[in-house]
Amino acid sequence: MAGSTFGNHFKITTWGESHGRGVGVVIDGCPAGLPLDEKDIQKFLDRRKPGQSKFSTQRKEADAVELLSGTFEGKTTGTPISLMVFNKDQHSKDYGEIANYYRPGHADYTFDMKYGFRDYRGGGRSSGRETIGRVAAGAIAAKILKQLGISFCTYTRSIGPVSISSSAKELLAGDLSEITEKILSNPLYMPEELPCQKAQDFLKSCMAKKDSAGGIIECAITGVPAGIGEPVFEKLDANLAKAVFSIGAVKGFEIGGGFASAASLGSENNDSFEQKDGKTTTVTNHSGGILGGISSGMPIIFRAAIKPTPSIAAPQKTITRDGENIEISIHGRHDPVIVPRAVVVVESMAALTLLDLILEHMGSRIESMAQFYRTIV
Ligand SMILES: Cc1cc2nc3c(=O)[nH]c(=O)nc-3n(C[C@H](O)[C@H](O)[C@H](O)COP(=O)(O)O)c2cc1C
Ligand SMILES: C=C(O[C@@H]1CC(C(=O)O)=C[C@@H](OP(=O)(O)O)[C@H]1O)C(=O)O
Repeated sequence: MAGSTFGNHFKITTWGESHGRGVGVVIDGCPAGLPLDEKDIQKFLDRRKPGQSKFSTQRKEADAVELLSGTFEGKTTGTPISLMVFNKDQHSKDYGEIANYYRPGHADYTFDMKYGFRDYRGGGRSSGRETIGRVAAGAIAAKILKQLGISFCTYTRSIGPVSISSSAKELLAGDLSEITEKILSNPLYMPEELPCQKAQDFLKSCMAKKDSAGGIIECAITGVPAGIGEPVFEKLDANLAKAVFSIGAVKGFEIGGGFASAASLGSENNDSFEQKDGKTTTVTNHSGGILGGISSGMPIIFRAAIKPTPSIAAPQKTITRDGENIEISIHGRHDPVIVPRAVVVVESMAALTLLDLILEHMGSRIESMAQFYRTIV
């Protein structure tokens, strides 16, 4: 199976299946000298792990990470870092029937058409569990970016019809550590209390009908200087879109004004430049912090639309592998909503994308290359 590797400089390869022995990631290209232990990675994995609330899959997994290589005396060595999590609570029996039919909305049919043979247990390689490797690697990327002064604020913007009212700009105007605390203090990772309560009521009503819900995740990145991203095939926005779209269940990606900008006028949509306190900024940020594929120095703000979980217990029509029309009700422990657990997955993919392009950027000017070279010779 090709296509399990992401990134050019900070390169990750995820591996493993939902009901196999385990899942993990190999990271090649992490600079030496970064203090790193399992706790740094576990903090991120705990935001993704199953069973966090009644609004997540009830599969009981601690998702305890094991750091197998790439560090010595608590620091990275510059060699490949290998991280793994053993699967502990597979109920493969739940997938006995699924082996013979195609779940609407999941990857069963397309995987079968492509390979003709698949590990159907728990969605196999197409499981949300594959994202463990991304989050483990994302924790390391985010730690490096934090040292460079780059921070992430990622949260649930909406669940079904229930949305928070503040814009990303309004949220960023507050105290970032207070907002982060608020986001982490509720099961939906929403930054506002009232919509969070309403969304929980909405989810309860979906669950009572054996149905599922979707929603929108928003990510705001601050502290990124102007100049990151390449002008043509390695644009920062294009790479973010690919990174986020590679997560299962993502059905839309928007940056800045996004789809709404199509209905606005140039005079409304352009972000006027302004010199303020000796710094170049823009009055508005409809571009979402990226122009021509290159960061502008303004906050990078993007959104991902997540579809409702495909595996639902409500009756649905489908076909068997032999082409017989049947009606099904899917059993097993599925997420009634994917959004809250995917928040840290989106943040991780953004961190990986940004770090990869920062490493690329380091070779873009002869003066800075020469300056760096003089420090090592
Ligand atoms: C964190 C996470 C958890 C997920 N949980 C479930 C789940 O419990 N049940 C399910 O059917 N799909 C779940 N999915 C979605 C499927 O993995 C996804 O819909 C499937 O791979 C098909 O891909 P597509 O939706 O991108 O077409 C999850 C995805 C993610 C990222
Ligand atoms: C276990 C996780 O989520 C799983 C993602 C998933 C899917 O089809 O994507 C289906 C379910 O798998 P299973 O039926 O094996 O429990 C979820 O529980 C996880 O993300 O760690």
